[in-house]
Amino acid sequence: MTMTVELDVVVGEPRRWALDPVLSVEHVSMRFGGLVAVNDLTFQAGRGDITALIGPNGAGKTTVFNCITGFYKPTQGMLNLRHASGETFLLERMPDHKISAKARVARTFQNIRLFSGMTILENLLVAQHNPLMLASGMTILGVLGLPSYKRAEKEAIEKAKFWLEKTGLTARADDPAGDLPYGAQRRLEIARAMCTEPQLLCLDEPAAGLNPRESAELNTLLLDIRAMGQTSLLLIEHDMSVVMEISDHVVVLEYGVKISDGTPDEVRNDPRVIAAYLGVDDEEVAEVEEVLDEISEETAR
Ligand SMILES: Nc1ncnc2c1ncn2[C@@H]1O[C@H](COP(=O)(O)OP(=O)(O)OP(=O)(O)O)[C@@H](O)[C@H]1O
Repeated sequence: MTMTVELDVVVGEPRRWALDPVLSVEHVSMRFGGLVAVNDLTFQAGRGDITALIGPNGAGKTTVFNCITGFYKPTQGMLNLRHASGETFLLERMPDHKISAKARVARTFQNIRLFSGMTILENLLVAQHNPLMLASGMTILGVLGLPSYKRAEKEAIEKAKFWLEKTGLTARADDPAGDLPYGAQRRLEIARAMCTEPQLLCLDEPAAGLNPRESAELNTLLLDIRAMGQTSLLLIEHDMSVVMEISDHVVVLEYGVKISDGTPDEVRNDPRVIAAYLGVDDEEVAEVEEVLDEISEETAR
């Protein structure tokens, strides 16, 4: 099996994220009838990196996520997920439940999907259903008496407590998830995904609808997850301040085709990216330009 390794255009050496990719997307295409939503897409997400997938509306970003998480089977191409242990998984050949349980890919959605009637703690415990059921031996007697179940239950509670702390939700642990403000619900979704100890966490527009304070809290949480070193992050995001502030690597799509791929600095100066964004609404262009100006000023200082 040959892999495409991206080279630095200037020095001709492999890009940093190509040296140890957690995810290699190889020539992936996704067609819906006559519409090519993703066209021959190749990129790598580096282990331990925050990789952002950006592009105007309809560029194919969610379709890529759906291919990675098994919701769609790509029409063509390969999606290779490699654990830190070296174990590899061809995601395009796996059903979605195995992609989450075995390949350990977790995901959050554009629209929050919590169990809103359950408490915050319960949401975090339900996420750990798989290891708990295994420890029970899949029997009611196991649930009632097996020491392995008691141990797994204790670990699940410890893990939930850890993520409650990290997301600032400890004081609300017993409240229904649906009672949380929007930004806190977004953090809870991430906490729930992290309770499954993913190798790759895919976040679909995590900053959508957040106010500036909530957006800053989200950045801190995502940088914290990266610093822990166990989980690599892949995010779709329209909020350019989030993308530019926390990403190590940015991949840009337009009409299903990759038009740029590099560090935030490289991508923001790429004329193809600027042109693609000039094709979208004024508000977003102004936002891109504002962020570019801010970063240029900071660099000049
Ligand atoms: N199940 C589907 N059937 C038909 N067309 C689809 C399907 N899913 C996506 N598409 C089309 O594929 C293209 C890419 O859509 P996608 O949702 O992946 O874009 P996106 O970059 O995530 O957009 P946005 O930023 O608006 O969420 C669009 O033209 C969309 O209408």
